[in-house]
Amino acid sequence: MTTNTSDGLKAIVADPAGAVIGLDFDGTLSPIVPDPAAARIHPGGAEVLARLGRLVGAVVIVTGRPAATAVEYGSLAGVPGLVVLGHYGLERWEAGALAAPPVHPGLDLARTGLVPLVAGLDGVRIEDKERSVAVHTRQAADPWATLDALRDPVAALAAGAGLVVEPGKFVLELRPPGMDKGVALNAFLGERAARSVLFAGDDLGDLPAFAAVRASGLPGVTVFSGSLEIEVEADIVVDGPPGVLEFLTSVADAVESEARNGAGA
Ligand SMILES: O=P(O)(O)OC[C@H]1O[C@H](O[C@H]2O[C@H](CO)[C@@H](O)[C@H](O)[C@H]2O)[C@H](O)[C@@H](O)[C@@H]1O
Repeated sequence: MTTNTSDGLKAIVADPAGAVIGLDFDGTLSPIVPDPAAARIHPGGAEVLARLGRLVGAVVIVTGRPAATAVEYGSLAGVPGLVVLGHYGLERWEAGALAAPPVHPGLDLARTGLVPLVAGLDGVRIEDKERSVAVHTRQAADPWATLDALRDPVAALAAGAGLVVEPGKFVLELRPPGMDKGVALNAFLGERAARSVLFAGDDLGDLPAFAAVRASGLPGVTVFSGSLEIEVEADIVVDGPPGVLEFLTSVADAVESEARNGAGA
């Protein structure tokens, strides 16, 4: 079941207590940068999320990062009511506490198996996230060709380790199966008895969350944080993290304006 964009936005503005605002981190709140460890939220982002956190039912970040990394890189610890679902939903951070399953037993094999696969590949970086491991080609001389050359061997390594491959912007992640951003978002909507939903994302890993918005039957909005690297279908397209934050600010403005007008009516 689908609803149209304006139904989604109207529902969020008219009944903000029933709204869930879901957000990806890298490429959506945080600009893409060459070094994954140097990523930080766009200036003013934490303040926009704090404002929204006071206005809507819930703000939830659903990210491929470890949840604690997103909280740190986003300076998000003070956002009221914030929930961060890390590792595509395997981990949950809330009010400073982290809940996470045991590390998948295939991770050791993936970690050691990646080393010979990338040996001699200039500019290729391994990012060890404890519960998953990612290989990045953004800093290679030919990032696309290097990514393509790694696809089959990384897929074979993941299969042998009982893991799945999550492709993204110049990255292949080896991570545990059975969870994705759609499963995570859908469960969160049920937990909060959401009456409307918005999700903003920028990459392939966000597509299941977009699908979950559409399948939820709720008034919903999908927002694509646009870049030159990938095209994704969504209800609204904005220009990267600055565009996402501008859009979220306009949602917060509309919610506050409606509350004022309603109170005065
Ligand atoms: O679900 P997300 O919050 O979008 O996280 C997805 C992956 O994002 C990071 O990689 C991406 O951003 C990097 C920093 O800007 C960039 O260098 C890289 O090319 C992108 O793929 C992160 O490093 C991964 O661990 C996340 O899973």
